[in-house]
Order: sequence, then structure tokens, then C-alpha cells
Amino acid sequence: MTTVLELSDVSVTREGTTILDSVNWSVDSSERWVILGPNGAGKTTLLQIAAAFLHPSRGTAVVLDQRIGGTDLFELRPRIGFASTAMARRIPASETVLDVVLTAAYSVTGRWNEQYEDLDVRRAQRVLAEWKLGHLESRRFGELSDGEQKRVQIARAVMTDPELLLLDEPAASLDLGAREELVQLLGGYASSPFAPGIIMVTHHVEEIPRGFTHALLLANGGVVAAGSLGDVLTSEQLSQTFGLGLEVQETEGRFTARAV
Ligand SMILES: Nc1ncnc2c1ncn2[C@@H]1O[C@H](COP(=O)(O)OP(=O)(O)OP(=O)(O)O)[C@@H](O)[C@H]1O
Repeated sequence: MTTVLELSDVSVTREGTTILDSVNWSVDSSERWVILGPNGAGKTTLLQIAAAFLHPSRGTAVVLDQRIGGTDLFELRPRIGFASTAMARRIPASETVLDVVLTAAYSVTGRWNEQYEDLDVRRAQRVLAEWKLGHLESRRFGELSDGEQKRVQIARAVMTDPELLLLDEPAASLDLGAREELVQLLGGYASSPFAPGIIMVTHHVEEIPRGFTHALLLANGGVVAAGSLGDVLTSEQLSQTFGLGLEVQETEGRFTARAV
């Protein structure tokens, strides 16, 4: 058991507006967390602190035993896998799928003159196969479907064997089939005892894979509830978080929610 993230009284203020308000949260390496909350609740801001991209305005954030603000972040960041639409925009459309994943070893996007070991290439190919992308390794990133691009982003994020994996809306904009394929793959990955601590932001309870263990509900920058999935994903607490009556149902580890 290793604590991978510890936030104590973390607040973020931008132009006089409080975006995160006194957040206390601890994540262990064995836990797989989902963050849920309405638009503008502060989910992405919270993830940016976990990714060591953002310093809190107040309070203390410790990521992989390094205090944000008191550390050389260039050494910390390669230990964190991060997949988000903003990161994906930095990937050149002409890059091959193999190179998108391979370049993670150097924390760059876009292959230049780096020399990669055979070991790196074999690892990238293994990761691509795990995320059902092996047949696409020579294709250009920009030519892939949304679902394939999302899986490539995750493959890139796990290429370096991160100690903490952060996923910002990995299933956003996917059709039902692509979503289910991704949720299944994420569930398999999350269930492995060798996977790192995982934090995933999502808008929909339907996107929570089996194998995820914990949830944090965020509204107006504050934590409504945080803890095990069973304790947190109740109709009452989800209704409070989204400000309307919701009924949550769980079937064999998957969730659905509808207004009542
Ligand atoms: N640089 C900034 N300056 C001012 N306000 C900001 C800044 N960045 C974010 N915000 C505001 O902070 C709030 C939280 O943003 P954040 O992106 O973290 O929310 P979110 O929960 O991820 O939202 P969404 O679900 O819509 O992606 C929003 O109201 C946003 O407009």
C-alpha cells in the first residue's frame, strides 16, 4: 500500500473565483478512482494538480511523495501517465501509431532524432497489442477513428509504466460500441494488481469500468462525497451533486443513472 496522491486543504483561486475549495483527498496505489461532477465543478483542475501541472493556491498537494511546488517537476512528470484531449491535440496527425506510443519514452510528441532501443519498440508493440491496436501500428494517428485515437492516448500514457495514471474523459465523444470496447479494456487493466493507482474523470456513471473501486463527487469546487464506489454512488449523493433527482442502479459492477 503506497499513497500516490495526498491533498490537504487544497484550494485553487483564479481571478478572484474559487475553483477548488479546501479539498482533502488521499489515493492509494491499489485504488482506481472515478471523479464525477457537473460541468465546471473543477474536475479537470483537480486532475491537473494530480498531474503536477498546477500548484494549489492554498494547501498542500503531494504526488508520488513529492510536494508540488517544492520539487523538480521534470523528474516527477515522467512517473505520471496522463491521457486527455488537450494532450492528444499535441500529437502530430502524421505521426504513426507506433511512434505516438514510442515517443512517450522520451516524454515528447513527434519523433525527431531520438534513438530508441529494440526493447522500447518491443514494449510499445506489446502495449499496442494490449489495447487492441497492434494491427494499426503503421497507420497515421490523424487517420484513426475517435475510439482508436482514445485507445492510442491511453497506450501512450501507460507506455512508461507510470506509478499514477490519470484519464480525463477517456470515453467522451465515443459511440456506444467504441465506448463499451474502451470500458472493457479499462476494466481489464484496472483489475490487474500490477496496474498503478488510477484516477479517471468522467461525466457518465455508465462509463465507470468494472474493477474501479472508489469515487469522488465534486460540485462547485468542493467534495460532496469520497470513498468506496458502493458508499458514494448512491441516488441521494448523486442527486445532491448534480442538483436534480437521480436514481442510480448497479448491475454486476456497471452503473446507470436516470432522472426521477
Ligand atoms: N484559467 C482560468 N481562469 C478562470 N477560470 C477558470 C480557469 N480555468 C478554469 N476556470 C473555471 O474553473 C471552473 C472549473 O473548471 P474545470 O475545467 O476544472 O471544470 P470541470 O469540472 O472539468 O468542467 P467540465 O466538466 O465542463 O470539463 C470552470 O468554471 C472554469 O470556467
